[in-house]
Amino acid sequence: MLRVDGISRRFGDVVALDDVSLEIEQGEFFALLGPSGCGKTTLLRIIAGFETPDAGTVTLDGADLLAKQPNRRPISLMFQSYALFPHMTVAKNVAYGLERERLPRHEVRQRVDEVLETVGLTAHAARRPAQLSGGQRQRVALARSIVKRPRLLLLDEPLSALDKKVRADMQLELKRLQHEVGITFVVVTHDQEEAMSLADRIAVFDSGTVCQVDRPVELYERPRSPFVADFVGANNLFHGAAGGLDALQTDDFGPLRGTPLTELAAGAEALLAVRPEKVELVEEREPNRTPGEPRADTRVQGEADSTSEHEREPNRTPGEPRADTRVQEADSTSEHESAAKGIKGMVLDVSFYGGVSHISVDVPGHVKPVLVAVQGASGVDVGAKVRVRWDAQDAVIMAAGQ
Ligand SMILES: Nc1ncnc2c1ncn2[C@@H]1O[C@H](COP(=O)(O)OP(=O)(O)OP(=O)(O)O)[C@@H](O)[C@H]1O
Repeated sequence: MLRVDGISRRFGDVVALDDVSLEIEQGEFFALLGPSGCGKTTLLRIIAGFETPDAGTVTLDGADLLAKQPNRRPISLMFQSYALFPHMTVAKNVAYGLERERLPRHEVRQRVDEVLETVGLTAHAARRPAQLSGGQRQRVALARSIVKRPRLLLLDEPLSALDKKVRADMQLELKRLQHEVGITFVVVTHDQEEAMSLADRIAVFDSGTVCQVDRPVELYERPRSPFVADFVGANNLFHGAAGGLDALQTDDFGPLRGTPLTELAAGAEALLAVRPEKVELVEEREPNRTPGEPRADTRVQGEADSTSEHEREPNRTPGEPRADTRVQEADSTSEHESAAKGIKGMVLDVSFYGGVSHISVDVPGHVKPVLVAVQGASGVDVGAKVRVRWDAQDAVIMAAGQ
């Protein structure tokens, strides 16, 4: 097991890592995910031995790694710009590290043959890097990293130089390879889709700290902080106050349904996050209105009931219980209904991506349009009056400002 414990590193005023602790299991495919500058490369370099931390320890199966020189660590590091020797053949490039260790010739040849087969490059062994595609060069770099049989392979943005299609192929390839060789892989990436498709577990970094460590599905479905909810995949975020009916109380839309991740004090500042694919889009039918005629209800907003509730009690903060229980009973039913009916809005844009369509819905009172994802093509038109709604179990409510 790789254990990172209390690692901190500053560069002048910049705190690149602030008391970071992680445990990575033997044979695990682990991703360090975060926006540019959050400290993930610095951590990778500390593990590899190219950077020294100000505080903390790093151990591999209980043995201290920090005391060892980089070349004495059972670790390979594959950089973003995997420099291959241009004048050497693929086989020579892969053999280079083993030859430097002065391994017997026959062993070098056997191991190179094995590893070239693993990465599917046996037929290209005699070519030079310039005669290979980007994806193939990537495989050579991988072969070079694993031929030395490290216990740990560190990969810094390994696929970022590849185009989208090759990248998708290589993601599959990397996963298969990791499974086959059984080496612990730690990959650094800022691409959340890549991290989710590759890794068994992901650590999400923000400004030098680890926000959440989880398996991809948990990270996606149960983000524990607003940062993770926003960074990992698209999310619709609503601000308000915790309280009542497993809902977020909002000024603009009344109660919005969701599932609190932790117990939140009524009235506490909170955030609701709902994924685009969990949002249902319902077209509003206006059978009695001829086109161009003004609507009876011009208040294109949240529910009428919840708005009137705010009008009635202007001094009540959202989530605070009402004085009149009779009103409360009546209102809680209407809150139930209004939350179930959803929010009114207007379709701003419909984008078709092949397998899915993304529909942006302008919701008065909400700064960002609500994003809805549907399978295949969508029949809804730009300008259509719609409602957006979701089930309580499909939205999470978390404390704001974490
Ligand atoms: N040698 C250095 N000297 C000064 N500042 C540094 C040094 N290395 C890193 N930093 C700073 O530390 C912070 C973390 O950098 P790091 O490279 O670890 O981030 P990152 O998450 O890997 O970003 P990216 O995805 O852009 O590579 C950044 O603010 C960076 O500018």
